[in-house]
Amino acid sequence: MQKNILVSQDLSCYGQVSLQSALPLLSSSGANVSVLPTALLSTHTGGFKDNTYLDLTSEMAAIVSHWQKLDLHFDGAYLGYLGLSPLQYLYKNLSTLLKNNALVLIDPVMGDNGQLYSGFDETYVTAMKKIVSQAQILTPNLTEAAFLLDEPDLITGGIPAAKIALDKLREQYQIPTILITGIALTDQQIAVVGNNGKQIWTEIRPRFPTSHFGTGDIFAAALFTGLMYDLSAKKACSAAMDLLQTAILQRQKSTDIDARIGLNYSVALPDFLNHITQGEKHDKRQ
Ligand SMILES: Nc1ncnc2c1ncn2[C@@H]1O[C@H](COP(=O)(O)OP(=O)(O)O)[C@@H](O)[C@H]1O
Ligand SMILES: Cc1ncc(COP(=O)(O)O)c(C=O)c1O
Repeated sequence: MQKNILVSQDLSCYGQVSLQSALPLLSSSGANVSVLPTALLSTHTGGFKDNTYLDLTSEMAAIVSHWQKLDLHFDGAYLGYLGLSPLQYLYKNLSTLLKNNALVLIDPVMGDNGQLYSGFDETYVTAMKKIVSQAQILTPNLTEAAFLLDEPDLITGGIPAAKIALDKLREQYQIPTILITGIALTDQQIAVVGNNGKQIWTEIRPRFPTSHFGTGDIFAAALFTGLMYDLSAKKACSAAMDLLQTAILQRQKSTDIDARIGLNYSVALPDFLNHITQGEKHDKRQ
């Protein structure tokens, strides 16, 4: 049956991150996707300077109030970049939009490389700490994990630090499944470390020597798509990492593109959709 899913994050009009990259990916999987935009920006906040920013919290409340009259409820929700007052709004109201047993994925987008993104501060981290307990799946990078735990030393600790962070996050926030993304290893590899119940697993891929805006958004959207097809978190993670490998490889071939633009994953989409639908058949046979 077609899944009814909700995506709540910003719309950055230029630069291909957040809703711009999540929406085509999720819709191409065949789900019925609804969006609750948190903010409207001229560009993402990472390098264009002087971006506009329109907070949409009051419009979110109006949209949700209409949806409540329509008695709309979702099978799954994916929350990405939010902003402070949309985050506070969702903290209070997200549960009213969900069916029983709905799958909630929260990507606690707030920083990278040891720093919070422009516009975020300690107040934002505190608010994020409150909402993450509503997730069944959390996808921080190591910086975000360290901020959620108030443990800055974890940021540079690689896989051992990620494993410690996984255990602590699970215990502190009672989140069943956590995937820590983008862990750079010394030998030109990149890893995601995740857990299934108490077992910890690692997925490793070659690491390209470039970094790109919105990789976390694509990863979370692809992971969520795989989960909506009933893949295990590890298999959905593997499919998401493969999608990013192909998209980054494609970008390496096009040297004339502004580096601030997020990735175009269209070339990787057919394989990704094949992978997750075949994986679904396989998982269901097991
Ligand atoms: N340079 C890279 N080479 C290969 N894969 C990458 C690279 N950068 C990101 N990825 C892939 O994208 C995923 C998400 O990237 P990450 O940097 O953790 O996101 P963000 O910091 O934007 O939340 C990584 O786990 C990895 O699979
Ligand atoms: C407004 C906005 N949304 C989304 C993102 C994407 O974050 P990530 O690279 O963690 O996926 C950014 C990053 O700069 C951003 O500024």
